[in-house]
Amino acid sequence: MHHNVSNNYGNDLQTCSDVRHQQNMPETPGSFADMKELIERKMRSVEEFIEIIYLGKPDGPTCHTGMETCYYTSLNALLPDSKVEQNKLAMTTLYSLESTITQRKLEVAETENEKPSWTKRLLLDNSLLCSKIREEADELCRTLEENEDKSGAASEMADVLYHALVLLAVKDVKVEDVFQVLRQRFSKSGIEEKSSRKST
Ligand SMILES: N=c1c2ncn([C@@H]3O[C@H](COP(=O)(O)OP(=O)(O)OP(=O)(O)O)[C@@H](O)[C@H]3O)c2ncn1[C@@H]1O[C@H](COP(=O)(O)O)[C@@H](O)[C@H]1O
Repeated sequence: MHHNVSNNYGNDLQTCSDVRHQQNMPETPGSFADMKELIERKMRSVEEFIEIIYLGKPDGPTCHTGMETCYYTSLNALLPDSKVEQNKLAMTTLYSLESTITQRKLEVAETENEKPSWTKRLLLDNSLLCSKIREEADELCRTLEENEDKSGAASEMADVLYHALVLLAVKDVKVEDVFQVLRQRFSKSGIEEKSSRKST
């Protein structure tokens, strides 16, 4: 029997259970099966194998190596160098912008030497912030509808990202929290996810 464990990292890498299967090792208690909460246990037939997918909150290490997760190999290790550099740059850019916005949030309380700042204006005015996010999203759509060039789309997306990051700062949500949600969705198609919502 083939087991597959999907954890909240959602990466599509070989799991401990795959290894156990290939090496004819038995499943042991205390491996992935120990979970605080089993969110979902799904079985499906994949060619001649039965695949069991567990979605849960692990209670301790889930990997037979003692690591928190089987997915301790960074995805970057499997990617060509150029792709790794691209990933790092994207992360650095977003985290750096998040850090500037957080700094502005701290500065909002300071009244001395107040420098003009668009971010501060947004942080202090939810209705301005929301109207800018809607406006920027609309402008992004128009780059498609009106067949604008790539640079226009990139520039409008930058506006959407920046304004959305300010909203996250107001809500005290970290960009990492958003990435985590995205990672959890790696293993599921959007169509599948939507139909599972209807059945609940
Ligand atoms: N990334 C941005 C960023 N993107 C857009 N904006 C501002 O958002 C405002 C609205 O942008 P728009 O281009 O939509 O302006 P608009 O008046 O609607 O013009 P149109 O689109 O209608 O032509 C402008 O004042 C822009 O300068 C930004 N303001 C700040 N940042 C980042 O935040 C940092 C801190 O900025 P301050 O808070 O101003 O110090 C900056 O160093 C940047 O890194």
